[in-house]
Amino acid sequence: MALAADQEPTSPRPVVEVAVGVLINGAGAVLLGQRPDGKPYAGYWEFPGGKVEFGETLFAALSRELQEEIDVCIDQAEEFMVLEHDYPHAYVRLHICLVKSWQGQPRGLENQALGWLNIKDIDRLSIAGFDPVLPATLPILEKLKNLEVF
Ligand SMILES: Nc1nc2c([nH]c(=O)n2[C@@H]2O[C@H](COP(=O)(O)OP(=O)(O)OP(=O)(O)O)[C@@H](O)[C@H]2O)c(=O)[nH]1
Ligand SMILES: [Mg+2]
Repeated sequence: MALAADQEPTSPRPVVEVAVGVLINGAGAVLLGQRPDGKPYAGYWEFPGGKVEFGETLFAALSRELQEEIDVCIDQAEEFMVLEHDYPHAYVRLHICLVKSWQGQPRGLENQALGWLNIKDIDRLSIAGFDPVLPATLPILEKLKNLEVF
């Protein structure tokens, strides 16, 4: 039996693969950036990173995005977690990597503010000046609370 138009199964939304980098410094702080004007969720804090391009490895995408956004060249990256989130503008799959070694001093190449958040202050985001944070970035911060950095 044919389905009525309003019962048709909806086609799955395309998944946008995203490479996200959590830079951790020697003081146990992680680098956040504020999304620039013109992007969805402008003004929200996030970890640097962006969409994986066709044919690119995760590491290549992460290296490129961090070079483009914060002007650093990463030496290594280790997988930390993968999570998916359904935004109104896109269904995203975030591949989050920890980065403990890089060359250069991070600076916002897209006119975005950058800031270091000590892992000890993750429960005080507002006081620390990192409010609001992207919805799908919150579970990353939650998991970072349990990280043994040193
Ligand atoms: N970079 C980054 N993206 C995140 C995080 N959390 C999160 O939900 N996203 C989502 O991942 C998606 C892609 O990230 P993006 O907007 O940085 O992509 P991009 O740098 O390639 O931007 P562009 O398309 O303007 O070139 C966005 O829908 C964004 O909302 C995060 O912590 N970091
Ligand atoms: Mg980006």
